[in-house]
Amino acid sequence: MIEIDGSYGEGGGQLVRTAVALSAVTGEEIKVTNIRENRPNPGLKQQHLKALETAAKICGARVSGLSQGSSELFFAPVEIKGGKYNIDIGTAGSITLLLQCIMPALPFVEEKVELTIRGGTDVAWSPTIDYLKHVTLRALEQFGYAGSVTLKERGYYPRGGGSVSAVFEPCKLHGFHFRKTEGNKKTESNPVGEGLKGEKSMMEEIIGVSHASNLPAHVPARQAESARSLFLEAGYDARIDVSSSEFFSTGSGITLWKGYCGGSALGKKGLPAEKVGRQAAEEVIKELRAGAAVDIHLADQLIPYMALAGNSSFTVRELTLHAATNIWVTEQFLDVKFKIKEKEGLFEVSVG
Ligand SMILES: Nc1ncnc2c1ncn2[C@@H]1O[C@H](COP(=O)(O)OP(=O)(O)OP(=O)(O)O)[C@@H](O)[C@H]1O
Repeated sequence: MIEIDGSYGEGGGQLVRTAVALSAVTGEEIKVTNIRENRPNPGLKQQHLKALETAAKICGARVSGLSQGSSELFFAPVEIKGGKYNIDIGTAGSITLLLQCIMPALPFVEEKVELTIRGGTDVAWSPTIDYLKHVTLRALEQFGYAGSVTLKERGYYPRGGGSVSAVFEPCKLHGFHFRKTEGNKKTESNPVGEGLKGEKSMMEEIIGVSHASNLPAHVPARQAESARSLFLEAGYDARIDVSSSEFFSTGSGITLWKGYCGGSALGKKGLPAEKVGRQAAEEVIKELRAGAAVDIHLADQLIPYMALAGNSSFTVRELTLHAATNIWVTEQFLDVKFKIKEKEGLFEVSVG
């Protein structure tokens, strides 16, 4: 049995999710102690419980400690089973974080896994559904990972009620080295902002989605417009879709991405739509200017997959505590050692 100190490093929900996912992959029983000890509201919360319950269901695992506020979890997987699963997280618990808890195990299932999940699609402190689809899953494809998500309805805080279907196929992972992609930044020698090879490629455009539900149509339009004008000022072209809907919950948000660098922001009562758009655009510009291959969030998310795939690396502008913690947890399960090198103002993270 592997014992994991849940208060290590960042000591958040992600540490528990990665430990459970890698327990499912390796078949090792785990005990996680001191869960979220340093958080203001320690122990397991509703959204963590739903993710862990789902992992337990897919692995036919024996579990104990699955209750609100629990600081200790025991998880003993039996076998990862494919098939169809219907999950209702309730309220606006993050759908993407639930998936984070099971996705590393899904390449190793014998049959495909199909999930229908209800919950939050665009909620704070988690990847938005568009980020998962267009940044995380596109990056994982490079390892040979086979997964797709389809958004049916957005779910915003606090009512949630969003709906997503996700399909994961068994697959064999292989290593990949993420390197900086040159962009469509307009420069003197490249006045139309073309890609390096002189072609405008989808990969190199800043793309985005600005959305709202039960709010006036000018809200997502203004979010998109302010992001677009900030990009223009910074010398980048952007194509941002605008959508206005009437879903179960009310809210707005925007997700922008280019290659493996993304940024997002959510609307809030009293927060002008222009600020929302600018906030997301600023995040992307910061990442692009740093010249790293992946953004700081994708960096922590890639860690378990890199260890499973082997022979992989990326560069990132900052190594967050989330990333360092994920490296530590991953090394507890797999016979790998990550290397971190500082190079030209960036961090290069690699695994053999
Ligand atoms: N804006 C964002 N874009 C993309 N990914 C994000 C964003 N914000 C957070 N994430 C990702 O969401 C995950 C959050 O992990 P974290 O441990 O904080 O989760 P948590 O369950 O909310 O835990 P806790 O409640 O203990 O903080 C990380 O993988 C992080 O990279």
